[in-house]
Amino acid sequence: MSSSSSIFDPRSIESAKNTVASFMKTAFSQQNVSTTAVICSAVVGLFAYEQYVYLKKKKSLPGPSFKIPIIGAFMDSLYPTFEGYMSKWKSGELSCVSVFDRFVVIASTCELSRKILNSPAFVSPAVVDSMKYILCDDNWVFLGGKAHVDYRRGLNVLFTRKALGIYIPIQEKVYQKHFEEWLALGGVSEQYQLRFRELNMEASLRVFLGDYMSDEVASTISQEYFNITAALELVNFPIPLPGTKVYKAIQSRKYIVKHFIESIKDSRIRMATKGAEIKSMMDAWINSMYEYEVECAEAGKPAPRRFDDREIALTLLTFLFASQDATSSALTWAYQLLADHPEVLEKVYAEQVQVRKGDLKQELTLEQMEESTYLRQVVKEILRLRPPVLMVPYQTTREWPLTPSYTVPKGSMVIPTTYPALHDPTAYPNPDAFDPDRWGPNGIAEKFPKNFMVFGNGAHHCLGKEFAIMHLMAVIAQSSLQLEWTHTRTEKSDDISIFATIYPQDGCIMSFRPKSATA
Ligand code: HEM
Repeated sequence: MSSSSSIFDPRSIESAKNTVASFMKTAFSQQNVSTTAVICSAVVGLFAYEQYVYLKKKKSLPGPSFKIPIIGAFMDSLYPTFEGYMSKWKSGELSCVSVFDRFVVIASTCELSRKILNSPAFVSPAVVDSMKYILCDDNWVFLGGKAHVDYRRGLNVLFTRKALGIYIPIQEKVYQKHFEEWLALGGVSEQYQLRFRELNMEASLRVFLGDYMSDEVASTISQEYFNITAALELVNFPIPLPGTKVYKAIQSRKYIVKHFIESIKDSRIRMATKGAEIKSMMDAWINSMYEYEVECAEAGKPAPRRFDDREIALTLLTFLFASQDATSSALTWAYQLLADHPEVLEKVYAEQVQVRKGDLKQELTLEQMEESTYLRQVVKEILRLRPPVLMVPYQTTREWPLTPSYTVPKGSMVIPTTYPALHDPTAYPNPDAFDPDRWGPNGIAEKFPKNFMVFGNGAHHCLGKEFAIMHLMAVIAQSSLQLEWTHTRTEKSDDISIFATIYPQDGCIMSFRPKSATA
């Protein structure tokens, strides 16, 4: 993609217009005009008109000076590279590209990215057609304005401190199971990226839905979910024909939602018993609905809205959708960075021994995590250095003068980026270094909260932020106490590959052993 800002030339628009006019004139001026000539002229005319529209929207923004007819930069979006993204961000505070009929404006600075995330009067989260097919178009995430705010408020109860405390033992059980599986491999070195993903998926499923589904179904869901991740491109083939990624993702969603609904029905039966133990996010949600209904009945208020099985299933699907890839990516980088920085891992371990007052057999608790200030710094630094979500697509609902020199056309995709703000040397000196101390009392990172856009900003900022941080802290804490791991560094270890989110290109080659008794 070109990064020059001098590409724009108003004469290009004029010449495109002239091309259309001249072709039409030529085609129709001949007496025995053949059908082929008319069709060819019409096609060329349409292509020229497409270029005209593109250049008119592009104006002086850096971006390709020519749009590949019809598909635009579709192939680039099919096989994105981190280097490609970087060159786009470096090309200017705003740059553009066009994919099919979507005109895309990319913001690379912290200021403009925050402006986009905080301007609901001009933008809403981009609803790519494929996402509507996959998540169902009546899903709450597609709500806007007050309806979105109200629905979201109802979900806050699932992420309170009390709720996080309920999830911790569920998580611990899943971690333990996976640690044992890794140790059973007897210290063999292999790619662990997918194993980290499996741990994460099972932790999510068990926290969100409890133990109602069998291990076999949970494992099939984990496999099926690959189809959904694969379809998470910014721009996808527009029609979900059989064989396309979106079609496969829809089939997987159907399987997942069917099993979610079965678990929800079981949870409703169990939670109808007064005093039933809450063992998952879904239990907590159903229980809070029951409690609220009783409260309203007792107060003589009208009965509150009841969320049906499908609504709950689709909401939990969005949690999986929003969390699975981002958290798996963060977990992979966490293991890699800690293996590559043993001095940091040593400090994490020492802190865990301290918060458990030397009793390493203690069960994991939320209080321990809250006391682990250094571990929290480590997690923030992992997320800063390797932000799982690089870009958050929004779309303009009307024409928007985003900067004094550029007005984004209505209906464009407009994309804030997180990476440049998270690697800004003013906020994070030596930004490519892994340095958790920058978040401590001797560092300056906490003085720049606006730069920490890992979880977005504004009305749609990440609902699961605290849960995600707590989960990452808990996995690292338990690993530091029970495991020793070695990272086989390759020339690709620090290179980033993109599969919805970011991963080390070599798949993270590791081996695990039990923590030695002398540690
Ligand atoms: C490291 C892990 C995670 C990262 C980096 C992350 C990042 C993000 C980002 C960048 C957004 C878009 C924010 C915006 O538009 O301003 C978002 C939205 C969201 N996230 Fe997360 N997320 C993570 C984990 C989770 C988890 C674990 C959950 C749920 C359990 C979750 C639930 C959501 C939801 C529901 C939204 C949409 C909120 C809305 O539209 O109102 N995320 N996340």
